[in-house]
Amino acid sequence: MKKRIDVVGAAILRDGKVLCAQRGSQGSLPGLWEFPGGKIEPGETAREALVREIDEELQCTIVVGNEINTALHEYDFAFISLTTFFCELVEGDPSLTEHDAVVWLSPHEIKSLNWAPADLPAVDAIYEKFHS
Ligand SMILES: Nc1nc2c([nH]c(=O)n2[C@H]2C[C@H](O)[C@@H](COP(=O)(O)OP(=O)(O)OP(=O)(O)O)O2)c(=O)[nH]1
Repeated sequence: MKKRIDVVGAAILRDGKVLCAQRGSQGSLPGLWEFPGGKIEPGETAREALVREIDEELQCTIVVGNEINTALHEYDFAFISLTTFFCELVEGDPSLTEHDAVVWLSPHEIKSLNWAPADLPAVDAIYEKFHS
């Protein structure tokens, strides 16, 4: 049976913009855009996992705010359950360690990127929340 992977993603807001990150050209979903984050490890809450992942990947500290949604998506390699949260930066500027690029986009621009399929419900929710 296909494995199920629980993943968390951070929609980091700063000055009205959302941080979007491009996956590297190696590994799964190459070159697609995502919310930085990763797999929840045993014994961690979703929020703890997100703080850890952002510290590791972007080398900055966040506070995790409201949950946006959880979306279940079937890829050819696994079922991904992706839970996204609004977050704010407390310290540091995002560094590129695993991603090929990061961009700050306003919510009305974010649909222009080529997102990982599991992210589309969260992208829509962010777009709708800030769309007037
Ligand atoms: N971090 C993150 N992962 C996402 C998002 N959307 C989405 O489909 N994923 C997928 C990609 C990965 O298969 C998995 C997250 O694992 P990970 O962040 O540890 O990524 P990884 O590249 O190290 O994983 P992998 O190559 O071992 O599959 O969830 C997202 O917005 N953020």
